[in-house]
Amino acid sequence: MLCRGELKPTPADLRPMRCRYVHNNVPFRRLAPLKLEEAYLDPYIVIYHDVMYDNEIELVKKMARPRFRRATVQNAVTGELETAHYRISKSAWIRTEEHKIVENIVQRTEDMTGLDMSVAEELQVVNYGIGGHYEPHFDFARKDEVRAFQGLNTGNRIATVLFYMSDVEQGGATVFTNLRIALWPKKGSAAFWYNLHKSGEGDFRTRHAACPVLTGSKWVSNKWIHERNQEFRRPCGLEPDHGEFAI
Ligand SMILES: O=C(O)CCC(=O)C(=O)O
Ligand SMILES: [Fe+2]
Repeated sequence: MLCRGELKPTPADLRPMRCRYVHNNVPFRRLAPLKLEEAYLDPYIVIYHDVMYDNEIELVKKMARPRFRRATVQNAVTGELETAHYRISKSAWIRTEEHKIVENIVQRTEDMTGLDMSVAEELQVVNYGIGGHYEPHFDFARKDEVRAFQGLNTGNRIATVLFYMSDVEQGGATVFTNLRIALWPKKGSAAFWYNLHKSGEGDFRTRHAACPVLTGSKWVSNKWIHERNQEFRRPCGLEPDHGEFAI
């Protein structure tokens, strides 16, 4: 139902949502503000519009194409990366230093989130063909996944920025299954949410999925930001937070 677009938010759901220009206290963004649209308030999920430009998208796609491999997931028990029937797509990683344009995208992601990008993972580019999808999951590691992100030593994935690098003719929404909302891909926009509460606990309300692509092809890229270095940007709290936003 969510994937089909049949569960529309009611006027009462939409009533408190706002769109606004934001600068997030970044001096440059006072001149070039970002377009923010609220998609959900608690947990806070926003869409930024027009934050990846067509020339950037073309370049990122060009860099990703020759590197594409069948996307993998991390086995919760062994920590090994493996293919799974519940994630059908191709993915590739692009390092920030590889191109000035990628550096610009990462700087913009910092402006959008107010978070330190030195502990973010590289840009993960993903392409879903017809039938491509990703079943409901969390982006953060659960307590029992002891080996997750071990090599990185930067803590858990505090936040996700998901860039939409194409429109999708039919299907392909990102759906939050507990919140019962669907985000429809729009080329150049990006979704941003925190995966963890301020206490560092995983926010289980952020469970989400990529619906199957029915017609066309879907391109996204993920920027996953980690916990380390964020203590002044998003201070910790003892309690799980509710609907507060750091920026
Ligand atoms: O492609 C999407 O809409 C969501 C992708 C996703 O959740 C992921 O790659 O972790
Ligand atoms: Fe995800």
